[in-house]
Amino acid sequence: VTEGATTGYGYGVLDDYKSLNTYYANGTYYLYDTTKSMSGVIETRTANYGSSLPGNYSVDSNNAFTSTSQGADVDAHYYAGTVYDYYYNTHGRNSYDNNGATIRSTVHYGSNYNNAFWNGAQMVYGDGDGSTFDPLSGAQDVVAHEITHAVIERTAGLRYQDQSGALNESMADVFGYFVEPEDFLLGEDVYTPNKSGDALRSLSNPDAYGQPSHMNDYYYTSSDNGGVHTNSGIPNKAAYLTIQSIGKTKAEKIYYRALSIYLTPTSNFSAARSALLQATSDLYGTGSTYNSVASAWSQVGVN
Ligand SMILES: CC(C)[C@H](Cc1cn(Cc2ccc(C(=O)O)cc2)nn1)C(=O)N[C@@H](CCCCN)C(=O)O
Ligand SMILES: [Ca+2]
Ligand SMILES: [Zn+2]
Repeated sequence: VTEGATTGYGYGVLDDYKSLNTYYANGTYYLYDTTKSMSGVIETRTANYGSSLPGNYSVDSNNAFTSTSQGADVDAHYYAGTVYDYYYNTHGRNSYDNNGATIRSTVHYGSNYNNAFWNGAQMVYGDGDGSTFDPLSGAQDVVAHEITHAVIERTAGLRYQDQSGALNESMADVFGYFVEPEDFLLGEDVYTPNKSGDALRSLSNPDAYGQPSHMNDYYYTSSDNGGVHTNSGIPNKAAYLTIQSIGKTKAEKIYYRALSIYLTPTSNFSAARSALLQATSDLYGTGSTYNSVASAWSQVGVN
């Protein structure tokens, strides 16, 4: 009876077939991916509708994770793998700590819980109530958003308050786009399953979802850590304008360099503009690309 890495399969939240990197031991298959050679592992667990973390490993008796309730587990595991691959293949980063840290996710957290979050040590996904959200790991851009919070903690450490907090949120949304560049929406695959065409947030049109896209409309509030999920619309719009003018390939290199080298815990929007311009200068000089980045931030009222 051998134990070791195996390849299983399952159906995700949207009933889509996915091949899975699993692990076999003592008659049980685990959502435990040891194939990321440079990394520790990617492991997926279930809270079994409770709130104690990290919960038990997601397991299956025959390596076929095909039951409806396993969809959230399948997608959390698969998408964590794709996000690991994005950061390693595109930016040479080996997991969120750049040192092969285990990427741990727990699904089926709480009852009908309409949210997902990084708790400082792992990702946590609710199942949604089936009306506002489907199980939240079903969206690749959501998984990328949460893992990027972990990357931010290990790089710029943007303080989760006011402008640095809105930048934290924006970076998580922007890398959600870089990982899943099919649209400029966030969470569309799991938000309001009975309604198509909507999303949680939009990088191209923050205002469509109640977010400002210009400094003139900055939302001063004490809630949500100073409106971090609202004011992120301003840097999100700047990112959209940047991507539209210089393309994704250059933009993601500029954003990763700014995040990993120049941004600090107390960086505000103006400091972000400077960090991105410095990164642009490092990589592409001070020609048209540089002017495009400067213009994007001017258009959202940040100089
Ligand atoms: C990533 C994204 C899918 C997720 C979306 C989200 C979910 N919620 C709660 C929520 C719940 C219900 C509705 C509704 O329309 O009825 C809208 C929002 N607010 N934001 C989100 O943005 N979560 C926060 C969780 C932050 C927790 C505090 N640090 C984050 O990761 O930044
Ligand atoms: Ca999306
Ligand atoms: Zn967030």
